[in-house]
Amino acid sequence: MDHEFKDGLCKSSVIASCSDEVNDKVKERSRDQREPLPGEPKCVICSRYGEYICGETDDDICSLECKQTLLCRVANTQLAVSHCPPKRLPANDECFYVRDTGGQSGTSFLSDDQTELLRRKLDIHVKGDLVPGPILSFSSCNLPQKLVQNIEAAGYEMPTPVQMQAIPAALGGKNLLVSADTGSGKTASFLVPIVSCCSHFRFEHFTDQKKPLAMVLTPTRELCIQVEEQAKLLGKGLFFKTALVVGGDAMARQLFRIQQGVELIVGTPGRLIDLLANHDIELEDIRIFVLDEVDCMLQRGFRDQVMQIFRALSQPQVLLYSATMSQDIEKMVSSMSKDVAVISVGKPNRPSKAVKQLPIWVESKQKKQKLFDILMSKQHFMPPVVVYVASRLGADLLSNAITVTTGVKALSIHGEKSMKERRDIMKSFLMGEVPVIVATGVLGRGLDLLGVRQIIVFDMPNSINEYVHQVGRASRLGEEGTAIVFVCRENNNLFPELVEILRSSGAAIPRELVSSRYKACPYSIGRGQKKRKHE
Ligand SMILES: Nc1ncnc2c1ncn2[C@@H]1O[C@H](COP(=O)(O)OP(=O)(O)OP(=O)(O)O)[C@@H](O)[C@H]1O
Repeated sequence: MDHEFKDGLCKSSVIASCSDEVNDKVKERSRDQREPLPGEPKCVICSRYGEYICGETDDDICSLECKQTLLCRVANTQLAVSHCPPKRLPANDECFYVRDTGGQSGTSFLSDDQTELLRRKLDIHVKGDLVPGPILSFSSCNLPQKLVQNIEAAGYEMPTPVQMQAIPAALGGKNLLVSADTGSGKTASFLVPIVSCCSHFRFEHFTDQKKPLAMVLTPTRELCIQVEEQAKLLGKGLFFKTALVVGGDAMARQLFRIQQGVELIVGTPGRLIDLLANHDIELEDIRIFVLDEVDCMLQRGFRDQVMQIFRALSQPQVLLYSATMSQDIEKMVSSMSKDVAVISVGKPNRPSKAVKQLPIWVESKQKKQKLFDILMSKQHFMPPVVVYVASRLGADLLSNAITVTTGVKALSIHGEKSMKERRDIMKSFLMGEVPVIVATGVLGRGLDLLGVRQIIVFDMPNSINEYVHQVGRASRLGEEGTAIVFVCRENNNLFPELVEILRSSGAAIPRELVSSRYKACPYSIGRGQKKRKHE
């Protein structure tokens, strides 16, 4: 007979040898457990040595932590499937999801066929087991009442398709890899579950010592600021505080804020590593870990830092997001978690259909003049406009040249400017005081540039995925926008992918792009395509 422990765990019979101490302290954390030897049981949650059997489910489990995760998942599945009223779950398992049966919220329980139909209609694709069906309203998944009010106050009447599918899946404890168009509402689809989970947890486990419960990493300071602002709006009036951890702001202040007790940390990997290396920050309670722009975050440059941070955490739920996915991303993600459900809305790696792409063939030397012509044309200039260039120096020079030559006020924004300068410039741009911003890739991803409906790609970026993100800045939630794109022979290594994208969007294709004269040799890197270091 297996030995009973007081925590509802039994020593696994496979390994309960006579020499085992019955009173061994049960392992608290998954990270305290060793890897299994061949033939030994594996934990159903984290695949470490399954030293114990969960009393409630009979599954092999490595620690109390994974037992709680297991019970949370089982409870979520049962609740979602049987639509029972919410039950008290074991301590620590507050991140649960209950799909309501209609009535109050006006939504109805969907059969499998209805779920399939709805997913097909909304172009939602799901890979993975036990992913709950889409929700039709924010009020149908047992969110705190105050959070539902905050969502309404933000003007979100209906969830967008990615929110319909990703919110219930994340609330159900699933690890997710999510892709959906630029501007389709991905940010709220991870923030709503975070706010809900954190505030439930704090409500149930009131303590003075508040260690962070969730972490969101993004590649740029601007994006972190935006995500944190949105998180604050959604968490207003709840047990929910945030800390922003980005370069350029005083570290002492960021540290102080975390020490005061926060639920969510939003940061860039570099600054977070600095903070962790020099200060004692307790991350063991982090239960949700989000990588926004995951394809960028797992590329060389960020990957080691991201993985270093991830390893400091204790088996959190992972939520990974982007509008673009690279081929090896699923493989890389599997090194973070074995059990990841994949959700995609529409086709990944395609620019938002709402943005009209206007590619123009312009030789390098004529690009400046062409830009000035556009900015001086009443017909073609639709401020506010973001112009994307390849380098910091290029951004400074071009913004000066625009102001001097056209009389249109332009400022540059890039990674070399201080945080304060970047904030001030963004503010005057968004307030309408500056109609043109010349930016490097720091403004290319994730930013919600309210009011921007025109972007000009002056220098094609290094990869087609970055192009998709830049073009995406011209539209939010399907509103129409325009992307004027300068292409020249130096970009010829991108021509095949660009032509495919333009063709699938129904855009006109300059004949030079398909001419054999400008065909790229497979390994050539055009002059304008040198690896950029200085964004
Ligand atoms: N349900 C909703 N109803 C109305 N507006 C929404 C809803 N969800 C999000 N929004 C708004 O839509 C805009 C785009 O959302 P968001 O920035 O999250 O897009 P995204 O998918 O993350 O884009 P990107 O890939 O460019 O980062 C934001 O202004 C956001 O406030």
